[in-house]
Amino acid sequence: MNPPADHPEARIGGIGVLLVNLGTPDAPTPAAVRRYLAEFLSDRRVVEIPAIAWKPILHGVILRVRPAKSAHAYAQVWTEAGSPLAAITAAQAQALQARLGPAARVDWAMRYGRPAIADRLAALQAAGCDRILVAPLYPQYSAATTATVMDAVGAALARSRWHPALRTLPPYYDDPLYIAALAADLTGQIEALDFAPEVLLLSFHGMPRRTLDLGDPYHCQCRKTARLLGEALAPRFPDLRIDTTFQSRFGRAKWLEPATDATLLAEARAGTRRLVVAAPGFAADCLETLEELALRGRDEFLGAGGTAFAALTCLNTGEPGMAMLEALTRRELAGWID
Ligand SMILES: C=CC1=C(C)c2cc3[nH]c(cc4nc(cc5[nH]c(cc1n2)c(C)c5CCC(=O)O)C(CCC(=O)O)=C4C)c(C)c3C=C
Ligand SMILES: [Fe+2]
Ligand SMILES: [Fe+2]
Repeated sequence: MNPPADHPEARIGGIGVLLVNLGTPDAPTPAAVRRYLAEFLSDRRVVEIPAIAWKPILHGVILRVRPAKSAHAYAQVWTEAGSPLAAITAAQAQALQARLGPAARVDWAMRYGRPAIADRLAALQAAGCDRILVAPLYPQYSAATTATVMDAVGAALARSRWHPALRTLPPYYDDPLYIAALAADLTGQIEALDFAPEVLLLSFHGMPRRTLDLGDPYHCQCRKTARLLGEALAPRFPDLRIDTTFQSRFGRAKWLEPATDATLLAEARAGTRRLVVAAPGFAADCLETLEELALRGRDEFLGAGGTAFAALTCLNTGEPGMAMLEALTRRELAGWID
């Protein structure tokens, strides 16, 4: 992404910012989804089962069955600009570039699929960036997400002679800037609804329960985000009951609980009629929010007796989220830019 063209005298390059999110297929087709899942699910940090046991399952079962099912899900949310996750991440990079101006060059990459981290790091260096802030857009740290970004950066550096100086954006799960951005964004969305929800579910992406037992901080960071966000929303919505759930269960192992889908059914069956769900752990809307929550979640809740449902959007490129990202970024760039 080029700095604004109206600063011809400014030193462009120099400082780079690389926004990174998880990754997504190139197309909503079984072949493209298979390529993406093969890369993603071969990562030893994502599936922590010994390779000798996992490879036959991955290649013999999962990559034969899941691509068609997932491609159907992707097709339901695909946009003219491509996969929502890629399109929104690109738009976030463009918006951050406009906010930072010529002080830094902003680019974006996907951990799995394209644009690849190694390619965009090389592009930033080719553009003259010798100091780069790598910003994994995960508010809550997990080995399966945040750490894998730095694995990819490390792998790229291992092949390179001339390294840039690097900084990384820390997890921001309890940062007042993040909590305030979420509170402002969700308040605006809830106030704009044509119904008054009884329940707000804060749905985070799940992880195998075992990762918590092994010391991954992800679960605790999700819980803290939810507590702080609940405290921030309570004065404005004193009658709203706020609950935390975990979505997107994958595989046979026990995952973090309570599960979002089971909770949607349980709420409706227990008499809750009006419910909204938000996904504060996702920086951008993606398959997991647009298909799993907004489409399937709606069907689950309304099918079990609910009468009003809304899936709220992620921070995406809205003002609260971009102001937060600019502030978080500027803080990490201190001493590099003024
Ligand atoms: C926000 C943090 C995320 C964590 C933690 C996470 C862990 C995790 N995910 C899987 C398996 C899958 N995740 C998939 C999609 C997906 N996951 C995240 C984020 C986190 N995952 C995002 C943003 C997305 C959406 C990608 C998109 O293209 O929009 C998928 C692929 C979709 C599907 O086939 O259902 C899988 C598979 C595991 C196993 C895991 C923890 C170990
Ligand atoms: Fe995931
Ligand atoms: Fe999912």
